[in-house]
Amino acid sequence: MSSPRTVSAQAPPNPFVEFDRASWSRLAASTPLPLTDADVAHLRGLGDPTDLAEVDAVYRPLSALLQLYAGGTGQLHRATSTFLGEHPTRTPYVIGIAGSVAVGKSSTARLLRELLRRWPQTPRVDLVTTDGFLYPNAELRRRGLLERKGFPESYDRRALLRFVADVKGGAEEVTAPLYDHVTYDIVPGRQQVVRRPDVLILEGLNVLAPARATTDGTSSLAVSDFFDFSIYVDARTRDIKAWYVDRFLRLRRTAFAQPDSYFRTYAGLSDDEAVARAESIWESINAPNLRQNILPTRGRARLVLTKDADHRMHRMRLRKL
Ligand SMILES: Nc1ncnc2c1ncn2[C@@H]1O[C@H](COP(=O)(O)OP(=O)(O)O)[C@@H](O)[C@H]1O
Ligand SMILES: CC(C)(COP(=O)(O)O)[C@@H](O)C(=O)NCCC(=O)O
Repeated sequence: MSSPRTVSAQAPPNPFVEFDRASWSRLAASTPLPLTDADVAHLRGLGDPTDLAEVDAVYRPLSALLQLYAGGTGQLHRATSTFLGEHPTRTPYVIGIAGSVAVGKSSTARLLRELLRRWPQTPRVDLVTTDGFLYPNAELRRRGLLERKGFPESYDRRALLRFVADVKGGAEEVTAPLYDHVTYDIVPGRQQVVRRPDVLILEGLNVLAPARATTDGTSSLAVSDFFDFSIYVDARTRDIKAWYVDRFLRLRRTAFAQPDSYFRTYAGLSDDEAVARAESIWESINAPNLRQNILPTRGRARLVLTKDADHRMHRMRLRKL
């Protein structure tokens, strides 16, 4: 008889399969890449050196995988409708993109949107960022949360959950509030309208946050319960901090210099003063949020993309279990 081995003595199964850049890139060698250098230059974020080689190596396989998954999810949805005796209706395929402030979520989201739009099965792709669901500054001030912008409690989580549930539920028209990075506040009276797209990409720091416990001990739904796929954009914290500081320095000459900028007093800072200011915002707000709230959600993503110090993605971990 073999000696009994308790389950708890074994290492937990690793649900991820891991690829380096070269092996990931080979997975979709025959998939076309419908973007040009000019498209990529137009889509990349401030200080982000993403080029066509990066898109070819990383995003081409990813868009091929997503097409397969979206097709499979559509079939599953139709099977469920048949089982329930209902007329099948199309619902958007929802992709969540999570990661730290300044890690480059927006570039990833914009590149994916353009790639997916160029596939015949998913021509209508909408991109929504969760910053629109931050409470306005006046409300954050009232709640004592102005220094905690980006922490889970700085968002109207109920409104965000309702938004995603409505989109996934196939509602004809759903609206999201809009945030402006220049004024550093919600734009009063302006909204983004989502009308049953083929794909919705929802990008934000906390999109993989688990459901909150309710007062009676049960747990409510989480935004990620409505995701069909999710991506966590990862990098070393010290690299992300360097990108944050670098972006802050660049913004002095552009966004901060605008007359309506919340940060206009920063436009006149010397390099040393600007570095000190950026480091202080990073250490007091963005680093604790990354450590306490964002990094702990990494293992909940279906795909973790890890960047080098130069923004190149070098490791891909895909959930297979
Ligand atoms: N203070 C700011 N002023 C103007 N634009 C900003 C400011 N902070 C961030 N942005 C821009 O907002 C977008 C989202 O930034 P962020 O939330 O840090 O996510 P990420 O860098 O991961 O995409 C980026 O395109 C960034 O360049
Ligand atoms: C607006 C943000 C909270 C990001 O929001 P998201 O779209 O990820 O929900 C972030 O970019 C931010 O402004 N953080 C506050 C600290 C700072 O100024 O860097």
